[in-house]
Amino acid sequence: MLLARRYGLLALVIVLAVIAVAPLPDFWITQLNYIGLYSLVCLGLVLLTGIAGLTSFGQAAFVGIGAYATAWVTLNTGLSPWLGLLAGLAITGVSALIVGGITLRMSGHYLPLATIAWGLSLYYLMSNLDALGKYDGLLGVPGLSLFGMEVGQGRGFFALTWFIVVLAALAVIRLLDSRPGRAMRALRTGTQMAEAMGVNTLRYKIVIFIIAALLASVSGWLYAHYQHSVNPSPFGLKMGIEYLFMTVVGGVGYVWGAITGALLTKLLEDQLQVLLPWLIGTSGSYEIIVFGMVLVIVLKYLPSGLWSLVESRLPRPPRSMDWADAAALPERRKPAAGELVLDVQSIRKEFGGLVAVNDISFKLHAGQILGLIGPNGAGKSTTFNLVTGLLRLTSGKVVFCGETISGQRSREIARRGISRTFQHVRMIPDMTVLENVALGAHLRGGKGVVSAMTGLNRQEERQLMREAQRQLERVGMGASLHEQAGNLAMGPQRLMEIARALCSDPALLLLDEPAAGLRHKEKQALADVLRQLRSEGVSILLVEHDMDLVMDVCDHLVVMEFGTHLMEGTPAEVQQSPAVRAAYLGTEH
Ligand SMILES: Nc1ncnc2c1ncn2[C@@H]1O[C@H](COP(=O)(O)OP(=O)(O)OP(=O)(O)O)[C@@H](O)[C@H]1O
Repeated sequence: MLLARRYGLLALVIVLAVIAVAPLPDFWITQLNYIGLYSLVCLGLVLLTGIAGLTSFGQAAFVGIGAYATAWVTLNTGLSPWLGLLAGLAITGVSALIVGGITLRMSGHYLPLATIAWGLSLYYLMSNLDALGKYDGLLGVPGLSLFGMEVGQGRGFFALTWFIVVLAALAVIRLLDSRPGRAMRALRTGTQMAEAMGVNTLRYKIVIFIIAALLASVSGWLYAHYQHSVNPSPFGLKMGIEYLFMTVVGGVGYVWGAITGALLTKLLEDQLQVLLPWLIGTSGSYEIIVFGMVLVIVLKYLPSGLWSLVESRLPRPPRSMDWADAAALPERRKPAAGELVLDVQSIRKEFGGLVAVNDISFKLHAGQILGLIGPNGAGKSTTFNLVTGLLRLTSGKVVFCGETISGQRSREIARRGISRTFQHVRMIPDMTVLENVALGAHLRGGKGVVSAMTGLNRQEERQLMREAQRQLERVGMGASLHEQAGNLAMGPQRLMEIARALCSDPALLLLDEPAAGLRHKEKQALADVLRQLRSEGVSILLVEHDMDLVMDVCDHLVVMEFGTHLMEGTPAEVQQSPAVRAAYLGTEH
């Protein structure tokens, strides 16, 4: 089974090479050519929908841009189709940048609606422009040739198309297993965690959108030269929905799901077009009805698509650990023990009429564990989120290492050296523990999408992995590097989050209820880790309900009640305070 995963791609290439020379009827070569064209669009949808969680019904419009651009260029200027490809990619890239820049800020159902709107607009634009031949389109588009060889038809086109599909699939696989890829995979879980790790989530959404559009555009370029003509009908909303259908049925979260979906949909469509009229006794587009039912059944019983069946049966080989001799990542200068790290000055947060945080002030010094405690609803998490930039202050000021950080975005605050964990663990469940933790080092790397796709990021990847391993060992999780994060128990999940936060080399670590949901033994392990981190000079702000843990590890406590500062002092002082006891017991004081 391991062999199947390792050599699966090689097997696919061999199968494709055999098909290219085998005496297969032309009908099948034509079918496979279309499957290749669809696969390219679906591959983009895997990135867009499966990885980033952005649903698009508008991909067919980008196929249209690629097709019309090359048709217009080759017919009107007589230039080579390869220049037509460049023109198509340029126009697609610019339009995706504009459309994506506007629509990707939307969330929920607004984004899919926006993709329908732009799909329709581009379709009607193609259908109404005189220069593009209106509904008749453009005829007489030349075939493709490469180094003097005709590759515009049959097996030549098959070889070219599938060469591009395999290359694109490889590039996407490499991308997903890289610094930018991890950032992209974090998008599906929402933007808060990724932003807290320093990821510019909007930028990555736009980049993914452009990549998906470019893949669709290449498909359109191939299509125009294969068909020798273009007209608007294959680029409308119906086809946009079909591309999404293929990808979801194949497995929208998997690169090979794109090809599986395109293959099965095309084959099923052909078979049904023959079978259904024979069964029903009358002709019509009945296959659409069957497709609808298939989609509902797949969504109900196999929501991750058909490829997930294969995926669950193939064990993932552990990543080969080739980073032992990689150079250590540079570290930031940390404040010396006792230096003022965090100065919270009269911060206030109002939610409508409710004052959740009422002019709270406190200071945290380097090498200290400061506990922020108080009964439920006291305003601890809100204070935490004000410091990390997740919430905007109503008034007040937060100064970190001498610089005012209030008003900044959470990724800018992360860049300055504050890292955090979340009250409810935020992780990418289908990535390994090591990969999840490597996301924490996002800001310590710089390689982007092109380096990742072309494999020019090896050196940096080795450094990031080495750092992730080091931080996992630091919190006692060195034995779980290759485990899937989603399979971890709550205790290790929380330690993994701490390792991810440490991976950013923070000057201040903020932990939001790290003991919530932990068993006794796991709490002890957590306390050991926190004490060890303090002994290494790490400064920590801890929001926690578990009084045993708080009293055990904190140097200083700030107690809140109803958004106000009730008292502060050492754990012993706080324990003896009647006011604190009354606040927890809910009596007057
Ligand atoms: N986004 C929000 N909109 C409106 N009210 C909010 C919001 N977030 C928090 N609150 C309110 O602010 C108050 C403080 O909440 P917060 O979550 O900060 O308390 P907490 O001390 O962290 O409580 P817990 O220990 O239960 O997590 C509560 O009354 C809560 O209902």
